[in-house]
Amino acid sequence: MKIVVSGGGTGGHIYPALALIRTIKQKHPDTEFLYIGTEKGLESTLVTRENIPFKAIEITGFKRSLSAENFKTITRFLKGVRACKKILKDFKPDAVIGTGGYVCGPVVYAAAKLKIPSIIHEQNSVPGLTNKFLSRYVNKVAICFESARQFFPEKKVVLTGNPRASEVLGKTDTSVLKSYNLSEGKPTVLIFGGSRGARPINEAVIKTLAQFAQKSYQVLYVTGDVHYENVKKEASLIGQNQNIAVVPFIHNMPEILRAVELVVARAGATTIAEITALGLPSILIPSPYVTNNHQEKNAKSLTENGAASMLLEKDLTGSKLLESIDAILLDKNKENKMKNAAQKLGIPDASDRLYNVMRELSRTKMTK
Ligand SMILES: CC(=O)N[C@H]1[C@@H](OP(=O)(O)OP(=O)(O)OC[C@H]2O[C@@H](n3ccc(=O)[nH]c3=O)[C@H](O)[C@@H]2O)O[C@H](CO)[C@@H](O)[C@@H]1O
Repeated sequence: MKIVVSGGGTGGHIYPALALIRTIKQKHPDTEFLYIGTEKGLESTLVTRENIPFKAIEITGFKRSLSAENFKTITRFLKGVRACKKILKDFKPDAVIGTGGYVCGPVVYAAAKLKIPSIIHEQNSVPGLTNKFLSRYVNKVAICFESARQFFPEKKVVLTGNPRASEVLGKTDTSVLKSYNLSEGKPTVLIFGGSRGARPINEAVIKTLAQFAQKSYQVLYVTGDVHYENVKKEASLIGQNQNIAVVPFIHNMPEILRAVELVVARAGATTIAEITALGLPSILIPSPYVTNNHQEKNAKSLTENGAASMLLEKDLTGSKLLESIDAILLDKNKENKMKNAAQKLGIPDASDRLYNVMRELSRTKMTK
């Protein structure tokens, strides 16, 4: 079997693609993969470090408002479609799957035009422009939230969940915390701002560092690659703190998530799929800078069920953050309730569900 995968820009689109690739590899070790992304997106590093063949195309996203830039984007899109058609004709995949980000546009569109079975995977409760556009051409639309169904052609939609939910499951081993000089036996809160880090979260955490030193829990704090040097500088002014580890990025997130008690994060859809699969309590700080404020909607799907608490960025301060963490980690009863509520929302067999959609489709003759 030959599969083309495309998903780009940020970890939230790339990690589900990598998780699906791993599932297919386990079931069919002889499957050949080709990942199509851009050189600029995180995928160029995350995919190549997994030794998956990678081809880059040049493409930019559409702006929602009419602008001269959009005309250039259309030209680039058409050029991208031509480049993708050539790649697809050479590779001859049995199916093509796009997991989001604008790079999927020309890849999946070209596949549909060549009558290659195609799927898009939408992680969010509210889809982005690229997936809405592509849903007209693909065979199947895999979604993760029931509320996303309304945005797509009804008969194409399948609720699969996010394959990253299946990938994070496994045996808990708290000794992974030792590699960050944290103790094995202490409750741990993991703080990160999505796959690229978030300045407002960093600012709030920096203000809280001194207080974390006194706590009965410890903190694993991920700044995001681009923010690391700045945060390190500011943190060093505050001094050494045994109770907190500061790192730029975590590559073994599934192991880390299994070893912590609480997550403070943006409300990216893939992060949400991971924490619900594991039944992890969380404090979600949705990014207000995303299309249709979709992270707040993602977060609400948890808060409305008692699985998470939400802190809006406009209300975020160091003391609010500390208060919210204490309210959960210093109250076992509340922590357990949130755990159970989170677990109920998870879709742990998402990888198999998405794999089945792909398998059935690649056997089907195209009828369009
Ligand atoms: C600003 C923006 O547009 N964000 C979008 C992007 O977010 P973003 O890329 O931040 O996505 P998510 O929060 O959904 O996922 C982040 C992924 O990166 C992993 N991770 C994170 C930090 C780290 O150090 N190591 C690591 O492995 C997480 O475990 C997770 O698998 O895609 C999501 C999924 O479509 C959307 O819901 C978000 O709104």
